[in-house]
Amino acid sequence: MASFLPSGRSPVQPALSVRNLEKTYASGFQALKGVSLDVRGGEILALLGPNGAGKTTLISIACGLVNPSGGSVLADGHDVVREYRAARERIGLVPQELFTDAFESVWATVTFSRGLFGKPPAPDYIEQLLRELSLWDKRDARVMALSGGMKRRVMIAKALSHEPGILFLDEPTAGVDVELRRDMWRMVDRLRQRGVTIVLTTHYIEEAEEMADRIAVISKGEILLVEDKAVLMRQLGKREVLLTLRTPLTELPRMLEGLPLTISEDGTTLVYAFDAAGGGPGIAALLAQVSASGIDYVDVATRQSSLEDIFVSLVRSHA
Ligand SMILES: Nc1ncnc2c1ncn2[C@@H]1O[C@H](COP(=O)(O)OP(=O)(O)OP(=O)(O)O)[C@@H](O)[C@H]1O
Repeated sequence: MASFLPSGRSPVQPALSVRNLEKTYASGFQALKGVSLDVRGGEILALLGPNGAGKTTLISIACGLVNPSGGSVLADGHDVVREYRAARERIGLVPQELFTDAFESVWATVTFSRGLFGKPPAPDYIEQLLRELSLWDKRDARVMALSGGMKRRVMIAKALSHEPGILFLDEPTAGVDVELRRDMWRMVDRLRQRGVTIVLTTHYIEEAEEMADRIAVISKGEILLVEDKAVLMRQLGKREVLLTLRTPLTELPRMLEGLPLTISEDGTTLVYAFDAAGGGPGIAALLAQVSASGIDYVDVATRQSSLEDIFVSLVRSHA
């Protein structure tokens, strides 16, 4: 399949450039409070945030579905308000909610979607798309007769029908089964290889951990952080050493007080938490002190905090 990389984009120009974006709904609620964010060409950015953080509002503005109250969004350099058509044809959207032309066949729906963007027919491309999404066998079925998971695949096919260079996936795997989730991940990987820029919102943090190049965290209409996933996990990740005790403990021996040690609730494990960047007494010194205090342990394991732990503590500190 052809590369989707837009020919006109200079390598330094972000695929998506969000500047001081503000949205106050008619109710007076301020959903976005000056959001600025660049999404690099070809990257997968996961936009994480609790319910009501403003993720869908941001995506809806980028797709021209909601008007901003201030600021701008450029898609491949085109302003999504002033140059709506040019911007929109570069963007594919898989929305949170399923809505499709229920009476049409899968083939007709996806082909029609492409036509809406003024693109010439490309039956070979549509066929490949449907095959990749395991929809080929269903091409003649009416959309209304499909299962929820299949309908979601149709939404994805529609979003990709006009070969956009930027794809928004708004909680694409909410409520879908494991098989579809895996298919989705494979699809995203293929799109990445073709140079498609992807902005993904998800409540499944493991999904962001698995797929994203960078993570942006949004809360209450403000971006709290945008960082490479690897850097984020290195900087904010916590590591723990877990000692399984021969005899359960109820409290720490005096000589271990003041060390970053905790006893698990059932008393069977001693947990030493330290940050991945270093600090603390060091594992060898700690183990020596534990032994010197007379504590005997039968097993040692380590655990690294996940993106989920990092995310939860970030959002909590912004509450
Ligand atoms: N049309 C609207 N009128 C008034 N308030 C709205 C409107 N649409 C959204 N909001 C409010 O704006 C805030 C942000 O909503 P948004 O859907 O962007 O959040 P989200 O991060 O996508 O949340 P979720 O994870 O639940 O989908 C919420 O408090 C929501 O209630």
